[in-house]
Amino acid sequence: MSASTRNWLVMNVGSATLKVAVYTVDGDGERAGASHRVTIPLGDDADVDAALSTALTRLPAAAQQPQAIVHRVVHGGRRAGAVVLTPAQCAELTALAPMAPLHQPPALALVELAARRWPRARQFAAFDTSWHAHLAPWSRRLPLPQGLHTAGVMRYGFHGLAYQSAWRQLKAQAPALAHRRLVMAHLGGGSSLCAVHDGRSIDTTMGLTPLDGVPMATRSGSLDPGVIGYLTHALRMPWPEIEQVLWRESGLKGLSGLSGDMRELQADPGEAAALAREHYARRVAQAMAAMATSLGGVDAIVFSGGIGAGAAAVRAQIAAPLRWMGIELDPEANQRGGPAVHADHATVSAWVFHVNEEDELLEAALAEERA
Ligand SMILES: Nc1ncnc2c1ncn2[C@@H]1O[C@H](COP(=O)(O)OP(=O)(O)O)[C@@H](O)[C@H]1O
Ligand SMILES: CC(=O)OP(=O)(O)O
Ligand SMILES: [Mg+2]
Repeated sequence: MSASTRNWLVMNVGSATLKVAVYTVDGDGERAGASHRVTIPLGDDADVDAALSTALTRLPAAAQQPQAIVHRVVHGGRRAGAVVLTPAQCAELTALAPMAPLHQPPALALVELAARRWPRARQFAAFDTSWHAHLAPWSRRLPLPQGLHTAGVMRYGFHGLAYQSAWRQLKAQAPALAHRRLVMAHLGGGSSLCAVHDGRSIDTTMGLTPLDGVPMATRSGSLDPGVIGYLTHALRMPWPEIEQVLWRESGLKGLSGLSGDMRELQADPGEAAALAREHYARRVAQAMAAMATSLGGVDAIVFSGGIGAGAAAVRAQIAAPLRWMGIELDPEANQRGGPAVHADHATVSAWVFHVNEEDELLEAALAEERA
């Protein structure tokens, strides 16, 4: 290892998992050698301290001595790219935590943990929100009074690092197609869809927070806003209890009464699991049609995330009611997991990619370092 070679540690805390990766970067700021990545499932308590310790035991020794670290911080407000984590930046990102209560606190806890473990390492953050910098103005605006928009109550959108990774992989497979009209569906612990034209997000299902849009593992997704008032005033539920219900006890978990893990719902032969699977697939299918409408048509759809890339049966269930849109999967290709999964005669192609958000985090931080 030359004097200027550095170990970079990348941390990606999602709602269901902590992913940690280690890279070697040479003196020119280019990746050198292989990278290593581990995924640690997070329990309900999201104990990132324990998860990080476990991750470090499973990574090469280089991970114990990083010279630089980049964190996935889900909410970056309107920040366009990665930032160096100064105390002032950390304070600003902490102020955004109420807009991402499952993600921002554990990510910022990891920043503090890392600062204590590796006080000499430079720390960066990159954001899920940056990908959505070019949302159409009508999508950016929530249908609320202008004063609230001015106060920052607007659509930000999330899963940007995942969309960037899937888009990069589509571009490698089908360069011209990647610039056309795409509906991307990132379906994991959190799930969202994105309307993309010429590699730019113009609309997406998540909003001010990653609670909006389709139902998720434990999050409700979009809901009649009147439900909140009813829970508050008629059922006298205090806000922390409502927040707990909306973020942690709804979605697949609430629908099934069993689990928020799609793998468990797929293995369960009962009616409650079947209802949860159907509700989820229908809402995702509806959102695909909505995103296609935002684009005025669609040339390809893209699945990613733990469910989107891992569950052929869920992809089939989502695609089934969308034949009228020209979407049809090839059952064998879909079972194999792609990357191309459309039937020969489908007019809209369909793709499956395993995203690597860690590569995107590193790229964003290296770009910031060069700037
Ligand atoms: N093969 C699979 N089939 C169905 N669901 C899966 C599969 N693999 C992972 N999942 C689901 O995806 C979720 C994890 O998705 P992922 O995108 O990796 O995590 P995160 O949302 O934390 O980033 C888990 O909640 C799990 O239920
Ligand atoms: C933003 C979000 O919901 O992320 P994840 O799916 O990784 O929890
Ligand atoms: Mg994720």
